[in-house]
Amino acid sequence: MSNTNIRIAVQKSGRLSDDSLKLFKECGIKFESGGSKLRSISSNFPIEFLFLRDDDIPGYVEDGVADLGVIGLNVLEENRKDVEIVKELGFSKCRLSLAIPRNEVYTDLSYFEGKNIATSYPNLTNTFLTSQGVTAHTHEISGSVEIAPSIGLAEGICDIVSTGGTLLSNGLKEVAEVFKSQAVLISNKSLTAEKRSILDKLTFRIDSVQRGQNAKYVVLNAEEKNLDKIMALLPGMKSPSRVPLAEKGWYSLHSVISENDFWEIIESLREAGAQGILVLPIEKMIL
Ligand SMILES: Nc1ncnc2c1ncn2[C@@H]1O[C@H](COP(=O)(O)OP(=O)(O)OP(=O)(O)O)[C@@H](O)[C@H]1O
Ligand SMILES: O=P(O)(O)OC[C@H]1O[C@H](OP(=O)(O)OP(=O)(O)O)[C@H](O)[C@@H]1O
Ligand SMILES: [Mg+2]
Repeated sequence: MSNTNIRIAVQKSGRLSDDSLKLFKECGIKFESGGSKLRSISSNFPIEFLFLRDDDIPGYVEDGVADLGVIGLNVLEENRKDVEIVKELGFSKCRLSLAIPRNEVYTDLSYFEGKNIATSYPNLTNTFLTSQGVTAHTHEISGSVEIAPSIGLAEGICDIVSTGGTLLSNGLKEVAEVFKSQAVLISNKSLTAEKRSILDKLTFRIDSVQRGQNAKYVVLNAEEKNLDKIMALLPGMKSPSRVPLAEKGWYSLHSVISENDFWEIIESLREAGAQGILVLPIEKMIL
């Protein structure tokens, strides 16, 4: 058997790291993490983890120092590295937004014409403003961007927003969204055939975990006279399973419902006469 490992760079500590580690663990990959260890080889999957600052990850993947990486789309697009985006990972969702002091009157993007904007994302900010016909001056700073207007460094900022709590506590208001982001899995563009086949195995596992996260397993009881109506509401992976109960004229139905449609379907099921509805999480879903 070959002893080739695929090498993946993940953030050592920060907003991406916990969910990245959780995802690979849910994929059944065993490895050590935490503490001062910056490299770790899995004991049951051909993968080596490198724990790095997130800013360095796209460059390492472009150069082939790492084969794969987990990175925020915002950092990837800001740095414009030549790598392949393998898939969206659905965590670390946030947006890059323009914000100004709360008591300023904002009309539209022309507000920023000729103004100074503090940001860690000058490329994304300038590309957006230019596309909107606005010319502003970006002032690049590497962190604590929200402080800039109150210390006279800039009139506005362009920074990451999630709940909006940081803007609020620094007397700012969000006025325009520049870029939507989430964590993505990236890959070097010239993987060997052997590494590509390891990547295929990895994405197969990630897909199964993600499908499970986006679905619920539903079990319910239905009287025979309501069966057709209820079964029409249940999609299932092929079609719902139907098992007769000990009580004559009653059935147990088993099915899988997408997280997005969940509440709407549950309400319709109750209206159609479904009883004893159980909803269970799905760990993995393999098609
Ligand atoms: N508040 C947030 N909510 C959700 N996702 C976020 C949030 N803040 C940042 N992110 C996402 O997580 C990524 C990493 O954010 P983090 O704040 O950990 O970066 P950092 O301080 O530059 O880390 P490092 O020390 O590795 O350089 C961001 O590029 C963004 O994609
Ligand atoms: O809208 P909110 O939910 O308040 O999140 C936004 C904040 O989160 C990030 O900083 P983080 O807390 O990761 O600290 P950092 O300065 O170390 O990046 C980002 O830079 C914002 O400051
Ligand atoms: Mg960083």
